[in-house]
Formats: sequence, C-alpha cells, structure tokens
Amino acid sequence: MAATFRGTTPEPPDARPRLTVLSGPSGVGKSTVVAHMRKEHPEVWLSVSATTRRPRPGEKHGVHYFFVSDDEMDKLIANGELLEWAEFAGNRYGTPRTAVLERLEAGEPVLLEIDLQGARQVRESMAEAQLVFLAPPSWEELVRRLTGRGTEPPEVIERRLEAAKIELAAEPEFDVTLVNTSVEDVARELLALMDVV
Ligand SMILES: Nc1ncnc2c1ncn2[C@@H]1O[C@H](COP(=O)(O)OP(=O)(O)OP(=O)(O)O)[C@@H](O)[C@H]1O
Ligand SMILES: Nc1nc2c(ncn2[C@@H]2O[C@H](COP(=O)(O)O)[C@@H](O)[C@H]2O)c(=O)[nH]1
Repeated sequence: MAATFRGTTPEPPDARPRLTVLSGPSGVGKSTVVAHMRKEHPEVWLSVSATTRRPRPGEKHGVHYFFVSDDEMDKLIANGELLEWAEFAGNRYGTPRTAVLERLEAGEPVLLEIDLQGARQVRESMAEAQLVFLAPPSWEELVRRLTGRGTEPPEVIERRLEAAKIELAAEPEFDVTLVNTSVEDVARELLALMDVV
C-alpha cells in the first residue's frame, strides 16, 4: 500500500464507518478512481452533488450530479439544505445534507468528491471526517490529463489550472495524500482508508 502514499503513514482506520472526503485539483483523476472503486464495491455510497454547471455529454441528472438552475441553487443554500457548497471555476457545487447524514446514521461508508473549499467546510462542521488529497504525479501530467479529457474549452482549463495551484498548496491540510499514478492502486488504498477492505 505504501507505493502511492506521501507523508506520514495514516492512523489505522477507526472501526466506525465515517465520512471520507476526496479532494484534489481538477483533472487529477478523482472521478476515475471513484468509478473504478465503486465498480468492485458498490456498497461505498457516493454523495451526488448539486451543481449549476451544464451537463457534459453522457452525464445524467441524479447520477453524476443534480443539475440545477441558479435560482434552485440559491434556494438550496438559503434553506440550509447543503452540508457545504462552493463556487468553482464559474459554477456552484454543493453536497445535499440529508442524504449524507442518513447514510452515516445507517452505518454506511460515505464518500464525498468535492473541492478544497468544500473540504475545509466539512472539516469545520464534522471534525471526525477523514480528508484525503489526491495529487498528480507531476504538474505536467495534471495539465495533460485535464487537457486530454477534452471536456472544457481552453479558458475554462486555464481557470481550473489557476485553482489547481491553490489546491496543490493546500495539500498539508489533509490527513492523507495519495498520488494518482495508478488508478487501481489508489482505488485500493482509498478502500483501505475507508475500512471497506
Ligand atoms: N492514473 C491515471 N493515469 C492516466 N490518466 C488518468 C489517471 N487517472 C485519471 N486519468 C485521466 O485523467 C482525466 C481526468 O480524470 P477525472 O475526470 O477523473 O478527473 P477529476 O479529478 O475527477 O476532475 P474534475 O475535478 O475536473 O471533475 C481523464 O481523462 C482520466 O481518464
Ligand atoms: N465544494 C464542492 N465541490 C464539488 C462538489 N461536487 C463536485 N465538486 C468539485 O467541483 C470541481 C469541478 O467538478 P466538475 O465535475 O465540474 O469537473 C471538482 O473539484 C469537484 O470535485 C460539491 O458538492 N461541493
């Protein structure tokens, strides 16, 4: 397991299922790792976020995101329905609160895939949450992955890379860093951190 860990060895996982937050710069491979992990372990519950971003080809409402209007997002925020929310590269994203709390109450392992600002909010409101940072093998590889994905125009890629500089500098705030060199290795390590295997 040590292959992709960076920094100190994490504490052994607590026996209780708890909230795990996966963050890291746009394009590092968070969704790829989570999809790989959930193929083998569908019992890991992934929160579906609300977003004002437009769907990419193939993205489905209620599966990848709840795609909402600006007005709907305003209401979710005003009504306190989000556990956390943030503006990222021109769109807003937030985690529906009730579903997360219900799953934790039911004793299920819960995973959030969110940005740095959201991770900081979760740390404030749920001190027991485990914060995992997914890092790229290098800056050049991050640029290659984000550009190679082909889902954003150049100006949006620039905004995401500007945000990535801030996110990479915040790595020490996280409990654990995993370097995404191999999707399979990182997925296995994340499962172990969540005490699923
Ligand atoms: N270990 C890896 N090696 C090579 N390519 C990878 C690896 N992990 C992910 N990728 C590729 O990198 C690109 C970005 O991955 P992905 O969309 O999962 O990133 P993300 O962190 O979820 O991004 P965002 O935060 O923008 O949603 C995809 O094309 C994916 O196939
Ligand atoms: N703070 C939150 N960030 C979120 C949430 N859902 C996703 N995200 C993060 O936004 C960026 C961009 O995502 P993309 O799908 O447009 O590429 C990425 O870092 C996601 O992890 C959320 O609910 N809250």
